[in-house]
Amino acid sequence: MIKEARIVDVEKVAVIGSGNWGTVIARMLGTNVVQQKGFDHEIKMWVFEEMIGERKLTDLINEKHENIKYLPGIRIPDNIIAVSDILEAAKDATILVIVIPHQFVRDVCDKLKGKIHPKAKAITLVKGFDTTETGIRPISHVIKEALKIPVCSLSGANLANEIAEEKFSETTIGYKNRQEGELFKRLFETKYFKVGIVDDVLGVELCGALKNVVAIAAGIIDGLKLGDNTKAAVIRIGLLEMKKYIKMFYKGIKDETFFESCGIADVITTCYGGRNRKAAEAFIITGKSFEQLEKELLNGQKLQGTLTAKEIYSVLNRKGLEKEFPLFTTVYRIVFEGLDPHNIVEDIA
Ligand SMILES: NC(=O)c1ccc[n+]([C@@H]2O[C@H](COP(=O)([O-])OP(=O)(O)OC[C@H]3O[C@@H](n4cnc5c(N)ncnc54)[C@H](O)[C@@H]3O)[C@@H](O)[C@H]2O)c1
Ligand SMILES: O=P(O)(O)OC[C@H](O)CO
Repeated sequence: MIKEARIVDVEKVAVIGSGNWGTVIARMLGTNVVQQKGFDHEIKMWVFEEMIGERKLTDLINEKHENIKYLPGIRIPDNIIAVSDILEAAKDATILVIVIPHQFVRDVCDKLKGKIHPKAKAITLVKGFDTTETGIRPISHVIKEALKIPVCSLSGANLANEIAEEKFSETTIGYKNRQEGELFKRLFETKYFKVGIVDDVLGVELCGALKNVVAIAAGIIDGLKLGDNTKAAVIRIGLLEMKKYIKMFYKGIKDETFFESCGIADVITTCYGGRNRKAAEAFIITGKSFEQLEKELLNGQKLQGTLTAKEIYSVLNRKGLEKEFPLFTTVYRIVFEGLDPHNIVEDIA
């Protein structure tokens, strides 16, 4: 059991991930560590290496101070150093900011196992679950078990591109140890990114995972041109199913968490402006597969909602709970079993 906060005099941050959100986060933290006391000024950002034409993405980021693939047109501070070797990125870091698509977390943790700073602590910004042969696990549990360190969570109504343009938003940090929650608030908060902290690591992260299924439902509604009232119904019912699922399977979840940015606010923003919504709308309009649409619409960015819908459905199906979660079940059936999308209204009404 990890109890004491692992605060050190000077915290060194590593950002593990450099996609759309990962790059925006690195940009914000790069500015904050210079302005706040108690942080080393250099941040390493781990990049899953890829070639852009003849050049490595890592070299391009360090040369141009811009991630031209995942966040084009936005300057990243000079103190963000892109690194393709994950052990080099994490070496000496006392704070690991984990911000990668959920399907890659276990592999990344396996690589870091036994190779991190003894005082390291982590915060997960990942929205999704880990899948094993026996079921699904929260990402914070995967990190904690693999690395034996305390893990906080951050999730909220946070469309990365809007935050890159410094438009105001709120977010929520879930902590177990308040000192760590306060440390992370200091690290992440800016004038345009307001952080609320709650004593509920799992509630915060699981809202972020499940809202992606509701976003797929919202995209289906948009694709069918059913209008805003129907979408509002999907948002309301989706939030209730999120709450019911989380409270049914996890202990100690606080009701108030669902009214923080990570709850209601994220469901709303994701159902209007997110990638999952956009892909689901295109799925209805074009009839193309989600794999195809991910490639065509997202330029390397990853959808999280379809995988999560499948993972959640496998739990509901195993436990005979489909009827208690009509929205989650219908989303799965439309996406994976070819159910007529119009059933979405019939099934939740
Ligand atoms: N983009 C947003 O607006 C946003 C906002 C909040 C939370 N999130 C969440 O943050 C997490 C990360 O999303 P993102 O937007 O930064 O990423 P992204 O979807 O923009 O990019 C995908 C990333 O995955 C990397 N990748 C590809 N194959 C990989 C592999 N085998 N191993 C490791 N990495 C690999 C790519 O290099 C790229 O950096 C997700 O869980 C997402 O739901 C995203
Ligand atoms: O673009 P999406 O659908 O992955 O959603 C992005 C964020 O999670 C919204 O808060």
